[in-house]
Amino acid sequence: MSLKALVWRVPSWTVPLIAAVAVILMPVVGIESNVQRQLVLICILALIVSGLNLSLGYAGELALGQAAVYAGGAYVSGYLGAHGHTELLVQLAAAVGVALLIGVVTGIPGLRLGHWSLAMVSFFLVLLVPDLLEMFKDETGGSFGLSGIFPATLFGHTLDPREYCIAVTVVTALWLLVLRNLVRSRHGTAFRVLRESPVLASSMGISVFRMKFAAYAIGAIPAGLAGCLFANLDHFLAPSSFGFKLAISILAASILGGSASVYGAVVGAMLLQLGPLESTDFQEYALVVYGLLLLVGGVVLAKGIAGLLELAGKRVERRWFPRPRSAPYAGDLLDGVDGVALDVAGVSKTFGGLHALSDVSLTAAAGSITALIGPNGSGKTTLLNMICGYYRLDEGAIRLGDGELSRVPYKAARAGVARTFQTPTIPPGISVGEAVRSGRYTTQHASFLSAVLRLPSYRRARARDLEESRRVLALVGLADLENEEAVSLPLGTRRLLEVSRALIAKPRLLLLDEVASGLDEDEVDRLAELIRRIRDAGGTVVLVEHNFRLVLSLADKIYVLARGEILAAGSPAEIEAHPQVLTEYLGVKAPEAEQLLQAGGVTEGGQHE
Ligand SMILES: Nc1ncnc2c1ncn2[C@@H]1O[C@H](COP(=O)(O)OP(=O)(O)OP(=O)(O)O)[C@@H](O)[C@H]1O
Repeated sequence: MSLKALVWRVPSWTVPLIAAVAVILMPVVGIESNVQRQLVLICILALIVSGLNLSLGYAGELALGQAAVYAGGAYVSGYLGAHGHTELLVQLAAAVGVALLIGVVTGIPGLRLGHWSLAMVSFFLVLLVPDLLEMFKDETGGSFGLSGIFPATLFGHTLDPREYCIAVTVVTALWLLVLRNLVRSRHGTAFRVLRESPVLASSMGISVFRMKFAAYAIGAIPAGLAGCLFANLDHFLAPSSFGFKLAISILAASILGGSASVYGAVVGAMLLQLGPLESTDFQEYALVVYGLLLLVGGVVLAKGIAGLLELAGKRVERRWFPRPRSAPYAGDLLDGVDGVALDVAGVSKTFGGLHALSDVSLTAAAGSITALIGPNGSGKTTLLNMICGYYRLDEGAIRLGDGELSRVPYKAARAGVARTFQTPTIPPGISVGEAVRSGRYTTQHASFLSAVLRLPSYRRARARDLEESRRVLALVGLADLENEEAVSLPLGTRRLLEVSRALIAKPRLLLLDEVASGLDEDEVDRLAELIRRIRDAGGTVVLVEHNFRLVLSLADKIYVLARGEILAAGSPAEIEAHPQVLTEYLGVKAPEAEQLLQAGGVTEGGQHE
């Protein structure tokens, strides 16, 4: 076997495992006590930053409350330690409990209110820490700090500083393993989808609130662990350790290290802990420097240092170790394309005083292509959004098959509605295969725990994801691009990728929103062929399109919208010969329309000859 093939047989966790063992061995073989202390502090900071990375870097929610959760974990452990409950495992469990409690209590209102609320709620939480500690000064020591914390024990054995350092590195390594398994699973891709676009996430059946809440609550866990480990380091806790400066330094470490990366948390923590900022000369300027680091990091190092390392790694991979391609898919490419009828009955929608849709009715039969055309602003996208559940109905009803479609977007998606977007929406940092597989996220359940522990239920879902992505990529003709970075593909390929992401969910209704715009002639032909195959296999396709020639060649039935009303409906031949369509939609003056109809000429894009 060649070296290149051998490289891909080595499990991807080998390198981090070797690094973790090396770090854990450092205190085992013996290092100076000040180096031990630095190592513990790096681990503690890396833990806190890793939590922020999950909520900010992966799920896209700025939550600044890690410092407060850290304080919660520290004071609970410190209180236990000062009252003789020194068992480290018990303290860690208590700290995780408190972290989750704080995560839940602040996460629910913060996320429910939306927009910047979580950032604000979590920020105020940090400002509240000194007051809360003062309020409970009998337990926390208030502004004097909490002293008298007994050294931690493990199964009754009191840990000396060297053993404690080993314990801290083991806890950190285990947590980073948990996080790695989570973000490298289908849940990690779903978090990235959410970060890229909540609208996209809900169109794939993902509950935006639940997913963001999960990221925030899980992200609180390592901050709680870090608090516990910190409380047992100096056996003393002072409120000044948990203030605004810490919150900013966590953010700076996350941005600099790379927020969309597990290892970025370690890199960021090392930079901040070992850099000159921790020296006493720099302490008074630390806040200013952290602020500058945030600005510079945000602008120059968009993906942080871990992002740069990843880029270099990918270059080496592409140049020297190209990933072997999967075997061609041998099964039925159109498996599961079973559409059901869509029935839109008397739907109206106003935005303020604007009638975007007035009493619109249409049906789309299974095994047919139904096109929706109309001038800009006529209400096409609004109608698609109504079907997907993004807007409430002012009047009317929308049914899919036998049931009324939910007005909650992720529920409508789970009922079988899949769509593409006018501008392809694809998260950065994932491959074509991962982007396509994200479309199956809610069609097969595998819990967070099963992903973290790589349980059989997770492995089954993963195997099925891989199989299905090979199927749809072969169907749309992108099988060779499975391992390419999705976001950097040309527009035409990204559009096909969106179609495959919609198809992998085995939709009962496929909505294609201006899927041909920006494509060259060859790409349009390939796309048309694909849409026909989906229709012929029994799919229900609704096509919103400006390319009139494509619509005429593809559609079984065409609806023309103008100013929010159905202007005409019929077969392509009927629509092509409809004088009002020519005048309203194609902008032809009435006398010319008569001549044009007699000459029989309409060209692509709705221009008349
Ligand atoms: N969320 C919204 N709030 C207010 N007005 C809206 C909203 N969405 C759409 N509209 C308005 O409703 C009308 C229909 O818009 P819509 O985007 O559905 O048209 P369209 O036919 O899809 O146009 P295009 O072909 O340019 O995409 C427009 O006047 C638009 O400004």
